[in-house]
Amino acid sequence: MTSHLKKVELHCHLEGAAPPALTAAQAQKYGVDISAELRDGAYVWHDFASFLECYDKVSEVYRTEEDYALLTETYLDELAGIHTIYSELIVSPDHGKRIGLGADAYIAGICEGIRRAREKSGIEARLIVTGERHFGPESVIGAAEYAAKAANPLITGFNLAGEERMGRVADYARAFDIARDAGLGLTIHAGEVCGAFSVADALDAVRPSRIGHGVRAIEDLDLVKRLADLGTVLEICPGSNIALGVFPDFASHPLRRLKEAGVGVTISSDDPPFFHTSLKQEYEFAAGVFGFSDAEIDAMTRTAIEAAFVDEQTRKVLLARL
Ligand SMILES: Nc1ncnc2[nH]cnc12
Ligand SMILES: [Zn+2]
Repeated sequence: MTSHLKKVELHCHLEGAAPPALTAAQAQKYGVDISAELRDGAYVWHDFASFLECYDKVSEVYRTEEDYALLTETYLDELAGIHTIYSELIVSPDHGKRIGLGADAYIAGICEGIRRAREKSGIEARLIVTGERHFGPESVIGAAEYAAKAANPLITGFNLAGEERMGRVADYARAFDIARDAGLGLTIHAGEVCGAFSVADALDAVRPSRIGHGVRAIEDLDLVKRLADLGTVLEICPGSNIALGVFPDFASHPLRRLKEAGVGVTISSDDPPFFHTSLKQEYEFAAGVFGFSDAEIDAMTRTAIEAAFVDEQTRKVLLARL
């Protein structure tokens, strides 16, 4: 049982956290036929590419500032209900532009959701702006420029998500240079769909303090040592990895091996309802399936706070709350 443990989440895509029932209501509100993507209360996809398509379609039914405030508040309330003290949400201002809402209104809605949730439970949250690899380097540079210029105290990080098989990390390095120069924390999806080379690419081209997933680094033990030596923290999402077939089962998942090799590991849910999981479930996996003790799980949560994209005063408060 992990219900008594304080929790932190560093890796959750906001639209990927959309509860199916809320998405169904939104689709009805806007007269959007979502029956191919949402059936019997579950999102429908069959591989990584179709997951990304389903994700983009689901995102289309969140259209206004208030839609985003509600989505954010709903997810953070759920997290607060399981003793989560801190959450980083991966957000796409590009998506705000694509649906005609505009990036500023998209972010304003999300910030309002954070404000409402925080008022109720005290949950702290920050935003990681992401570029989507499958929309190409120019769009990712646009996302980085937006994040760099936003001067929004809740936007504290930059990420690259989407189709990992499209291009190489170096094609996106300029976007990370812009984000780094603006003082944003850097993390990047790698070693999820592609092998260890993608993690090495990420270290070489981006020098991030964290990597989203990174689990396929296990295919190269020299690289695992490099991650441990650099102190690069992995945002590991076991339920997502199993759902997407990155590993066939929990027995072959490398979470424990990475931790024992000295790599900083943390636990997150990625896109919880898409992968039939939740942050609560991921903590339960850590205890039940991976066999970690409460002290070991608390140590991972501490690692997450140490690696969080927050100012030092907030980090101190979070560490004290843990
Ligand atoms: N698991 C994932 N990998 C890459 N891009 C994503 N976008 C949303 N979820 C993702
Ligand atoms: Zn992700």
